[in-house]
Amino acid sequence: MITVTDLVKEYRTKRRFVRALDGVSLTVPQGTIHGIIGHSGAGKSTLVRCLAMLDRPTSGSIVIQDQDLTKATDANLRRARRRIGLVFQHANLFDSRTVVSNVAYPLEIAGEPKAQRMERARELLSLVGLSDAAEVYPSQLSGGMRQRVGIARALAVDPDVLLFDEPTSALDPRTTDEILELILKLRRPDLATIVITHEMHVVKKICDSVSLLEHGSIVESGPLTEVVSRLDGRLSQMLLGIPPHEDDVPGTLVDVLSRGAQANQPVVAHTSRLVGAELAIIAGSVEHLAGTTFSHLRIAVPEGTDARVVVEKLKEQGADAALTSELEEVVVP
Ligand SMILES: Nc1ncnc2c1ncn2[C@@H]1O[C@H](COP(=O)(O)OP(=O)(O)OP(=O)(O)O)[C@@H](O)[C@H]1O
Repeated sequence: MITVTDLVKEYRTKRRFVRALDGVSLTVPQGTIHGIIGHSGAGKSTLVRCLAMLDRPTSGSIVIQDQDLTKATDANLRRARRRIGLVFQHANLFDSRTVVSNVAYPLEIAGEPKAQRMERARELLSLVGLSDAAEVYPSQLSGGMRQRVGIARALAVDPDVLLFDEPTSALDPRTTDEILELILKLRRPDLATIVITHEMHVVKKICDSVSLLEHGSIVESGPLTEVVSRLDGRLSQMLLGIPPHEDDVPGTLVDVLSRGAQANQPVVAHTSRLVGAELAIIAGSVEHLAGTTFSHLRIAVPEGTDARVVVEKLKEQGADAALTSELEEVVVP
């Protein structure tokens, strides 16, 4: 388990003062994958650097099992860092070393004898599906393969936490899917995984829980299925948002969110019959997330029919509903 409490990071230069992290608190249990979404400038890179102890936070704590990494002295900082395996956006491999020697590098730094570290590196390469590439040089690999090497290297020191910094944003969609499958495959009961990303499909595909980082603070957080279920939630709008549609739709717009078996029921058609008016579906998105189907629809209630009654009828059937005009509009990063 990694527990981050009230993490603050301030940068002071001669000309300006920036509070890049403004009290970030977060808990990720072992065996789970937590996504952190943020716009550009939200503080993602700063959070990665502080979690990986590449940068000292100004205040706050980062506790893994029982050890507070922020209390590590400079002398035992290297040992503290070994509890977190970091995977960079671009794998950051040594081009002059073979693949296996790149993976073994953290063990070399840790003073592991050569035979042991090479054996461990080969095991990890097999785990990430790269047994055949052990003796080649990184320049001969595709972006996806380089990223696999980066993941194997992050696992070399047997970390308690695996931290991914935008792991797929430099990859094409197919390779992205392969890397996400690999992250899922690596899920272990003794490993907590954090994925920092601006890509919603990454969160949808692999995360158990998710946080939204904004101006250095976490403004919304929770299990994926829970945050998606909040019709007025920002994460719900980001992960299950309504695609763009025409502005001048006649009538009053209503948003409807249903989940599970109910997402497959004709609640809108049924409500049409109940209120005696034709309700048009303007736009919508349906997603299968963490084993549950979620449907978010936007419907138009014709003039002469009370949209608030429509909202009530939808709620009576177990869906969540609200007048679109009363929902806060969210800009998706
Ligand atoms: N070394 C530094 N010195 C001064 N200010 C910094 C430093 N690093 C980051 N900042 C500032 O902290 C804020 C957060 O930056 P950060 O790079 O963490 O955001 P980000 O979410 O990673 O953005 P992006 O996705 O664009 O990289 C920004 O205002 C940035 O200018």
